[in-house]
Parts: sequence; C-alpha cells; structure tokens
Amino acid sequence: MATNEGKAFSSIRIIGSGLIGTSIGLALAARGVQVEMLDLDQKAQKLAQDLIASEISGAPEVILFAIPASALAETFEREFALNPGSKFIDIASVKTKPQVEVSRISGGSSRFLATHPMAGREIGGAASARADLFEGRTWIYCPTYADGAQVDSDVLETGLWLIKSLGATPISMSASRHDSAVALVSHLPQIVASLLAAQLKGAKSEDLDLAGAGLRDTTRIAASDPELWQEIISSNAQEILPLLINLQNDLGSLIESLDDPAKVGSFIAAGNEGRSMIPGKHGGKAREYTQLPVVIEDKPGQLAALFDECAKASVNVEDLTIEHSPGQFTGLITLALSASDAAILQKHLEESGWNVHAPR
Ligand SMILES: NC(=O)C1=CN([C@@H]2O[C@H](COP(=O)(O)OP(=O)(O)OC[C@H]3O[C@@H](n4cnc5c(N)ncnc54)[C@H](O)[C@@H]3O)[C@@H](O)[C@H]2O)C=CC1
Ligand SMILES: O=C(O)C(=O)Cc1ccc(O)cc1
Repeated sequence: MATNEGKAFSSIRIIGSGLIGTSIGLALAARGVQVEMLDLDQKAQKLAQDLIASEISGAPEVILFAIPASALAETFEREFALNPGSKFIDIASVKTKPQVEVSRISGGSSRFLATHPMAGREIGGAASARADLFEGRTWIYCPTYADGAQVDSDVLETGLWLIKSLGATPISMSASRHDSAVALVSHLPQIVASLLAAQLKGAKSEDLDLAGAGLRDTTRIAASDPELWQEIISSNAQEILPLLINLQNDLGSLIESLDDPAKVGSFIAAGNEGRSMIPGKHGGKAREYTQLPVVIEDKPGQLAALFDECAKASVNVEDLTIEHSPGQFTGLITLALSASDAAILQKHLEESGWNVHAPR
C-alpha cells in the first residue's frame, strides 16, 4: 500500500548482523515483517537471528545492507544480480561513496536508496542492538544521484515506510550535502572525543579515579570501533579536513592566549554559543523551555505524586532532570515546560504545599 506514510513491505533480508542491522531487524519483526539476518560472521548471524526470532519465505522484498561502506559495492553487485525484483537500501555513515559505487552497476541506481539513521551507539554487535534505537531520531535519505538519476518511486516509498515505522523522521538530502553535514555533527565529534581520550593514556590511576561526568560525557564515543571509524573518516576526509584546520587554528589561538583571562573566557563563551545551537532529539530548531525547579523529599512515591499534580494542573511536561546525591534526604527535580505552563504549575504547586522554586 502506498500512502503518505510510505509503502509497507512484508519481508526483508538484512546483511550485517551487528548493532544497526540487528536493531532494524528487531524493530521490523516487532511490526510483523519477516526478517532474515545474514553476516560473514556466523556467530553474529546466529545471535541476531535468534534474538529476532523470525524467518522469511521466498525472495526478500527488500534487501538492506548494514555493513561497513567498504563492503557495499561487492555485496550490492552480488545481491542485485541474484534478486532483480528486490529493493535495496543501505544505512552506512557516508553517502557519496555508496551512491557512486552503485551507479557503476547497470540499472543499480534506480533500485537503491542510500540512507543514514542519525542514531547509534559506541558499542557495536548484535548484543548491543535495541528495537527502539531509532525512535524520535532523524534518518537521512538520498533520493537523487549527483548525475541527476532518481531512485524509483516504489523503492523510495518502501524506504520511507521503513524509516517511519521505526519511529524516525525522514530527511531528504543529496549525498554530498549529507557528507558535509555529518563531517561537522558526527565525524568531528568522534575525532575530538578520540583525541581527548587518548590524552589519558599513561595517566595515574589515582588521577583517573577523580573523573566525573564531564570526562565521561566528552569521551563516550571514544569507545567506538577503530576499524569502522578509520573507514568513515578516510572516505569523508575531504569534508573533515577544513573542520580540523579550523580546530587546529582555535587550539593554536587558545595556546597563545592562556595568560589572557578575557580571551580564555571568550573560548568558553563561544562553546556556550555552539552548544546552545544543538537542537532537541527530534531535530529542528532547539526550543527554549522554562525550567521549574522542585525540591522533593527522598521517599517512595514523590515523583509519581509530582506528576499527579502536573496532570491536575493540566500542564504538559516536555522534559525533566533529577539531581540526587546518595545519603541526601532531598532531590532536585527540574521540569521543562512552556512559559505559560510553568507559571500555572508553579502557582498550583505552591498552593498544594510543594517546595517549588522560581522558574528560570
Ligand atoms: N554504530 C553506529 O552507531 C552507526 C553505524 N552506522 C553504519 O552502520 C553500518 C554497520 O555498523 P554497526 O552495525 O555499528 O557495525 P557492527 O560492527 O556492529 O556490525 C557490522 C556487521 O557487518 C558484518 N559484515 C562486515 N562485512 C560484511 C559483509 N561483506 N557481508 C556480511 N556481513 C558483513 C560484520 O561481521 C558485523 O557483524 C556501518 O556502515 C556504519 O557506518 C550508521 C549509523 C550509526
Ligand atoms: O553514539 C552516538 O551518539 C552516535 O552518534 C553514534 C553514531 C555513529 C555513527 C553514525 O553514523 C551515526 C551515529
């Protein structure tokens, strides 16, 4: 069925039974799609297939490549020759290279949709897979090739259905635009996290014992797979290079200015500015919410009671954070709401005797 939600399908072969392939397989099987998992590594394939507990009958309607981009050309060529009636999708982290390689194969371009879910984890493998990995995330797709060729509409509609049924938001983009955007928002952060974490080599363990959330937050993705990332960075080097040169210049300026407090402050302020530009998890412009702090007692049922008050006041809580230290008898809940809802809730909580503080 072709609708504005895309074109549903009933069977898929997923080649690559790692983090992304297995996550897609889990989510599709939960929506009733028959899923066959393949992998060069028999153990990975068996684990993924056991987790997904599904099988296909007949030729797959869709073949999805969840493998490193370096393996795509050969795998696509083989599968395309064997399954001329199927539709082909990939999810690799770079998009120009797969499109160029597929377009070398006669008839390939129109049957192949290059896509990239902007979601993942730093730990690969089927064991890390999650069916909800793509919920609320953006997922880029590239319906047009650099030479002007177009992906067939049935392949496109099928890809859109897959993306939407996994809870992601599809974003259409050219492959070159994609590669330039992800150089900044994905590849540069990976490089910086890796460089930062590498500075810890040889550090004293008693120093590392002092590490707080800041070091963990800024180095989480430094745990990523070197083989996968060397390939991503090498194939997008052209887009990454100018960003690294900017970074090198900024680092050089900081080194020159370390004894100038005003200049050091302006580096930190520039970081505040950049950080504030990162949108919410659904993509799009960051929305400013009003933060309403509420101090609660550390006893069972307090959080549920607070949500009950939110329901009574008919306000919509957009987000919340909880700060609580072990041994402390209170916890700080910060609710994110629209400015008008924050004012309504503040009044309601004050009248009901809650320890609510001024919104900010
Ligand atoms: N890790 C992440 O967060 C994200 C990764 N991606 C992309 O997804 C793809 C897969 O990445 P992960 O699932 O993280 O890696 P992974 O390492 O968890 O899984 C990759 C799997 O592909 C298999 N494989 C490699 N070559 C193969 C071939 N020729 N035929 C069959 N199987 C083959 C490997 O044995 C492995 O099981 C990569 O292209 C990556 O750039 C995209 C978005 C996010
Ligand atoms: O773990 C994270 O936060 C990531 O950002 C993972 C990731 C890795 C590779 C991609 O192409 C997209 C996303």
